[in-house]
Amino acid sequence: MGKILCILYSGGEAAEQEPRLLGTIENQLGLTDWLKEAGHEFVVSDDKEGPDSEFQKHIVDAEILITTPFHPGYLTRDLIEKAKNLKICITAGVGSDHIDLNAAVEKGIEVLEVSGSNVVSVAEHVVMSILLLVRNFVPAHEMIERGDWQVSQVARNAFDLEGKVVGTIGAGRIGYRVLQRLKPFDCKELLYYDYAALPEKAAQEVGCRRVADLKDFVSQCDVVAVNCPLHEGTKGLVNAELLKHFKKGAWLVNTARGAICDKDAVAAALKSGQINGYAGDVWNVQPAPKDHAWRTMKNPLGGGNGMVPHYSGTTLDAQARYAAGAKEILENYLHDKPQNPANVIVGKKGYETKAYGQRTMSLLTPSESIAFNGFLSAVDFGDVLEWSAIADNVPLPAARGKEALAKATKDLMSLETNYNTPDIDNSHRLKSPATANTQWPSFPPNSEPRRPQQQHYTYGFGSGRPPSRQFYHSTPESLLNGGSSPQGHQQSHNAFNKPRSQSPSTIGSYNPLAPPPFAFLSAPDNQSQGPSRLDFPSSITSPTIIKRNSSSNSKRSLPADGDGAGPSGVFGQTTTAIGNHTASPVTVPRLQNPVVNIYKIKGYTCLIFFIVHDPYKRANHIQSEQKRRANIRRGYEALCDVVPALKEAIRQEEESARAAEDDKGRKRRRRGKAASQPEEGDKFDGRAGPKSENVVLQKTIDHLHTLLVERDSLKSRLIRARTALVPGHPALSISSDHLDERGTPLWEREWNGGTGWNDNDDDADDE
Ligand SMILES: NC(=O)C1=CN([C@@H]2O[C@H](COP(=O)(O)OP(=O)(O)OC[C@H]3O[C@@H](n4cnc5c(N)ncnc54)[C@H](O)[C@@H]3O)[C@@H](O)[C@H]2O)C=CC1
Repeated sequence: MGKILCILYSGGEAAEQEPRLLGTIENQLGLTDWLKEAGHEFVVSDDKEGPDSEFQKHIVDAEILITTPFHPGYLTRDLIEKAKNLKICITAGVGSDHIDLNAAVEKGIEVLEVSGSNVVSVAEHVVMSILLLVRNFVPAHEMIERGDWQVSQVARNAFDLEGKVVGTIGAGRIGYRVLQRLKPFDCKELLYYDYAALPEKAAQEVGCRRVADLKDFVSQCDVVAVNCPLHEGTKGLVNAELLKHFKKGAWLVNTARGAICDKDAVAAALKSGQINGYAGDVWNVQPAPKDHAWRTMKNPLGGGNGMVPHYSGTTLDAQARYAAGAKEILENYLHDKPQNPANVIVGKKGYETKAYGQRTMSLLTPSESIAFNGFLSAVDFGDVLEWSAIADNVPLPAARGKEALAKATKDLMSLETNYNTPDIDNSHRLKSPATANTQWPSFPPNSEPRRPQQQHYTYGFGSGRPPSRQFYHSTPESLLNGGSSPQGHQQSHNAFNKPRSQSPSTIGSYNPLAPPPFAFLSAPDNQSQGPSRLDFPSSITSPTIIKRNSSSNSKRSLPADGDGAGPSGVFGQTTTAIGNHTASPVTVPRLQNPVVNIYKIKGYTCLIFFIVHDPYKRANHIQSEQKRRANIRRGYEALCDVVPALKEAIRQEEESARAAEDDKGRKRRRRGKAASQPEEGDKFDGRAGPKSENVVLQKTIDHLHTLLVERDSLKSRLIRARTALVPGHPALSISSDHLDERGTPLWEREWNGGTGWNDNDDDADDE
């Protein structure tokens, strides 16, 4: 029977007196009798550092390793290489970052932890730490121990938690429980930053809001709690740069892992007062050296330190749970029974959790990874190549990469407002599927196109007559897009010629959402008359704004609910909503505060008056929303350029959304309703969505570029390394499986954007 090696901390006298201290070498997780009876060799030790330690001595032939995050036996890649018999690592507790997980994946070593066993214990500790920092508890207690009594000394830096913004980085089991426990404190807002969104219901229950950008997130928080695992993506996450974005005087609590926060940057930020406090129980090295800066660091008022040894997740209650959980995992392993999936970090085929980093997108295809890894392991590179540089290149089926991209896109777009203009943003939906993929997507795919409530506008300066030909009606957007592009032109044209009273079925043919600014085209000097609409230059790409004059009244406010045809502060009188422009009365606006943009277009000076009254304000707002959405579309365009697979995945989503929509339309018609009739409660809403969307997009694009650059650099380093080998070196022989049809090694091919070089090849690897 294989050897079981168990690394725990020494409990000393306390463990002898308290048998419930199960996570100690004295009480051995309560496993000793059971394992010995079954005839297993069970080695328990706290001696874990250095090549002569019990840990390093026994790991070479151990089959099972049991460790605890409270006294971590660091299982590095080197040790994994030496551990030829190792099959499974069990973490008695939560957090397996002390194991090189990527190396474990490569070697097919399973890693399991007792998920959930101490999450309540930690969540309670987090809330306590937040309170003790915000209320300045530690200096107050120290004052009492010293025999002093000077209330003002501690009250000067004591606050209430009520009314503060608290956020968690990571909203998993612990992070969510922290939010739950904070709810009764009536914080101003509860926020979270996590690449996995909480289920809507869970978020609603605690009333928390997700912030997609980390800097944006920390800049909104009075208190930041770190509750994500340590992995390549979180190591040093809270560093000097991020700390600059914290609110001055914010509090930071970290019970996740010490290395997520940069030791020196935190100490400096506390010293300078950039943060007012730091509390936690986790350290970048454990046990922490006596001179570790976090032991004694203070804010400028001599407080703000809530550090304790790593014990938040090892209360006696927690120890009972993780000891029982470790035994269960061991039992399952020994009796070949299935494991609880929630406990599996690395399974037989690789990562089974996303909590330790999003690894679904691989830089290399599976066959490339195999070839690459095979090559690297056959060559002693020394420091020519660092493994950490390819840490993300975990072989995973290409198909999962595509799904992940499509999902990521949907997630991004789920930040969208639920507003779509029927004839602009959904224009591609009106086209045939064959042409649909030339348009950029508007997710969420299942959202219905929104029909606006009927809008009423006045056209012309109150004459009630159709504008003369000197007045060219267009939206600024259509001007920017070329003015006479088929769509823009059509809209403008229709806007003039359609009767104002639009039946729902004709709403889509003009754009009531883009209110007409009034544009006056002056003739160029050599022309006596301005151009007619038909003469309007057709090849304008982007007008030059030569002067912009906007008054304070042009400030956009949120549109009120309802149709917006109410009294206008700018007009001073009620503008009557009109059903037919030739017959209805129109109030002449007092143009004391118009917004005037002057464009120079192909030699014509074009004055565009934006007249701001309620419907216009509302429509103005909608225009800004349209621009925002256009930006998003441009972002997607760029993103899809980099990742063709994403474009394809989105196209498929769009198609099925369109099919679902058609189906819905048919059903509605069968029920006797007009197809374009708005659904009950399908209210028009032009409010702008989160500003962070573009930032997220940009970051995604940047990230992809970085990945590609990294891949190229790896490739060239690999090629260089290969040329350094003597001919005939085993690492130079490449199995024919790893050559493409032209005989090129798979890793030397151009990246194809995740679409799969050769489906058959990748599929075979995916099996
Ligand atoms: N101090 C202590 O005694 C203990 C500390 N811990 C630490 O707390 C961590 C979290 O534990 P659980 O909540 O149970 O884990 P979990 O797996 O339930 O949740 C982790 C969450 O962090 C998120 N996450 C991962 N990387 C992220 C990133 N780069 N940015 C934002 N979010 C990210 C994941 O998506 C997930 O929602 C553990 O990994 C461990 O390091 C856990 C137990 C005890």
